[in-house]
Amino acid sequence: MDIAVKICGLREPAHVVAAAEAGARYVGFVFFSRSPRHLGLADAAALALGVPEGIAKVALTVNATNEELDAITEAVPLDMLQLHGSESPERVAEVRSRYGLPVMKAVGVAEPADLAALDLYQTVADQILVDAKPPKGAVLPGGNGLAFDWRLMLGRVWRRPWMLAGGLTPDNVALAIRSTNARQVDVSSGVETAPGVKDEALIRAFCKAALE
Ligand SMILES: O=C(O)c1ccccc1NCC(=O)[C@H](O)[C@H](O)COP(=O)(O)O
Repeated sequence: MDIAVKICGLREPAHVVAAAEAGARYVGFVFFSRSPRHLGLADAAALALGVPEGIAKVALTVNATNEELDAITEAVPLDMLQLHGSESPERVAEVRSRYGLPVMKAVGVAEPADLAALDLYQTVADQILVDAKPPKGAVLPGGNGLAFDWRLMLGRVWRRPWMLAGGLTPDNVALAIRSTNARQVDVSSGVETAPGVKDEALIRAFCKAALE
């Protein structure tokens, strides 16, 4: 089975190397100042330069303004924008057209009613990231290491490529793939030893579990 892995929230060159060697197809950089994974523009640009050809560099933003997105896209060589806030479908379409980059819209899922948003965003985004809905009052709208009930995904038909996220780890990713039929998986907390602290061995173990 051809599975694509995204490792999100990378901050160190060694972790980019580990992700690339282990077979990841996407690496994510977080631009959200309240996150322990936040990267400044200069650090992100330097990190992006070390990403091997063929691995997509994804910028994760949360309700970013045009000025913020202008600064990010001008400073950092990117292949995709991940919108992880409450961006409307119209805003997703606007960002896609303004920057000429594929856009992945994150949608938080906790219950069946949340799935309607997936259908809506499929009409405007290039990809959908199906993530766990953050708990009430959470500081971060994603990257909380929480899983949702994968049974909600059963029988769903998708018009766009989609990626499964939320609480994935080296121990559960194979089961998650089997349970949801996902062809793409995204992880952040599950390859960390503390919030924002990635671990090479966990990155390699996650990719191995997802890809074998
Ligand atoms: O990672 C963050 O700090 C973050 C901040 C703001 C919005 C989203 C954020 N992360 C999202 C992700 O890293 C992933 O796309 C995904 O949600 C997986 O997260 P996790 O459950 O930690 O594996």
